[in-house]
Amino acid sequence: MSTKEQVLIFDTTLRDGEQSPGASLSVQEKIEIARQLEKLNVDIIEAGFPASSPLQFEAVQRISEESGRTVAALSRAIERDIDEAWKALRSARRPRIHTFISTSDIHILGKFGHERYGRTLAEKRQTILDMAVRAVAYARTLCDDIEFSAEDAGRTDPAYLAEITEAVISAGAATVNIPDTTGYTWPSEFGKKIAGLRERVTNIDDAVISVHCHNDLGLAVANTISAIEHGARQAECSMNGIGERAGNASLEEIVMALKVRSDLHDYTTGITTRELYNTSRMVSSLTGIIVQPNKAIVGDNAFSHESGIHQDGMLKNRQTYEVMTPESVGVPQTHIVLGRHSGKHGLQARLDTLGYRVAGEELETVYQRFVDVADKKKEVYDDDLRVLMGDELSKPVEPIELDYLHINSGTASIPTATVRIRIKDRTFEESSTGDGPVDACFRAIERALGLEQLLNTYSVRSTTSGRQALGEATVRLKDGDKFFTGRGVSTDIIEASARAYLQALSLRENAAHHDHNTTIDNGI
Ligand SMILES: CC(=O)SCCNC(=O)CCNC(=O)[C@H](O)C(C)(C)COP(=O)(O)OP(=O)(O)OC[C@H]1O[C@@H](n2cnc3c(N)ncnc32)[C@H](O)[C@@H]1OP(=O)(O)O
Ligand SMILES: CC(C)C(=O)C(=O)O
Repeated sequence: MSTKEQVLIFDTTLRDGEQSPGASLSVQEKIEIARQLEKLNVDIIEAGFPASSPLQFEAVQRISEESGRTVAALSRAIERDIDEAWKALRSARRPRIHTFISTSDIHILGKFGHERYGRTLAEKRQTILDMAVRAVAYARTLCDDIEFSAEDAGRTDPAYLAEITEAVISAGAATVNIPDTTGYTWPSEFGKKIAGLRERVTNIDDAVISVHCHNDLGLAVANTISAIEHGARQAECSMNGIGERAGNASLEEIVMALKVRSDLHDYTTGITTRELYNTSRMVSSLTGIIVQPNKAIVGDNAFSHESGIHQDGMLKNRQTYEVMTPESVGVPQTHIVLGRHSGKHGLQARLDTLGYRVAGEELETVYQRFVDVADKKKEVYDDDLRVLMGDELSKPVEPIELDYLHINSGTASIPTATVRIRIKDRTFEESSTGDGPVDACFRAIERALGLEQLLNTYSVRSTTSGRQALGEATVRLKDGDKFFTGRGVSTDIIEASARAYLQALSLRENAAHHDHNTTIDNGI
């Protein structure tokens, strides 16, 4: 049996997360996410702020009706909001009213400037404290589980924060939330704040200490972890870290930081970590907020390795560059990204899985072609490799190679091509105009090699996806009753066309040289 202490995960994706600009969700979308949060096994789902709109009300009501979790609803420290929250929550198996009010002087003076809150700061502080206590006591008459949040606690005077915390616990709050609303604190400072409350608040053991950290300085997760180390036992967070401004502490990061470094502490969460990736994707697609590729745990690159040295290490032992397995968070597999930083080990391993066994000199040759492609493309996909291998396998023995190609083309100029062609150690250079850049290029090749026009058919297609896709050109030459088909591949379709033409010419030369007939129409 685990002796570790449970840290409750309070998910606020549907409330604070939805406060992200542009993230509005429909009722049905909120219900979908709530279902996924159940699978993830969060302890508390904050479903919304019922007093803020009929949609929010309905979403909280519908989630309350079907969820087996604790469902929380937010309300200001006023009876009307609390009533709305309760009406929306009342069918929940485990309802929680979450009421809040600001406690920092900046907020008190800035937001409650009206004289009805008092004339001096001291009077206003007292009014706020009274409102907090009244709100908690009132909510407690409706619901057994009350959470109180001291908004902007991160910037609140510690003595006043302790006073209000003690008062709301006495009034019936079972959870006291200490938000770093503006993401202002440092981890050591925030940890001390929590420790300070445990020292000053005499009834602190009657409530769970919660924290709710924002990410304005990128410290939300660090602050949450520090607070847990100093006594917090509920972490408020959101999937993908979405929320007001720079967002909330990210659920997946808190959970995995605790799990991966369990050697450092005695806390645990109930989260089914294999559901993290699915949940992240669902939240991203329904809110329309994309997950940055380098986002920890759930970003596209979180388990991707591009550089040769890393790929080599990973192929030998995954632990060299991964502190957790992708499977543990529901990511299907580690992704070895083939690109300009990849080395031969990574390329060889991928070719192997695609069914191409290459080694030694052949690997060197393929690797050089791969590097050429990788220099032009951000990522070399499996399809690119298949095309490249096909290109390599049908390479003639004595190739006529493209050394240099320059194209001048545009809406207001006559297409002109200059080519330099290498055959063994001889080079041939020529220029030509044409009806289009491909025509100019083919004419320049014919001039350089002193050939008549042999072109029978020509086609070009994209073989992989995206703007940097590889283009594959196919050129068929007719020489008497023989056909020679060449293929060329490049991110530049003119270059692909030139390569295809030269390959077809090479095959023709080879055939003439060795009297081989194998290159006669191969049916491509
Ligand atoms: C840190 C947080 O994330 S807090 C939660 C933020 N979430 C939201 O704001 C949800 C969406 N909000 C809304 O739909 C609306 O703002 C409503 C329905 C809540 C209120 O709308 P309105 O009545 O038009 O008020 P408005 O939003 O303009 O101003 C807020 C009022 O609430 C007061 N107020 C703010 N927080 C609290 C609080 N915790 N307790 C009591 N009163 C509060 C403000 O002082 C202001 O009152 P005033 O009109 O007397 O100056
Ligand atoms: C209402 C509270 C918990 C909040 O969202 C904040 O302070 O950021």
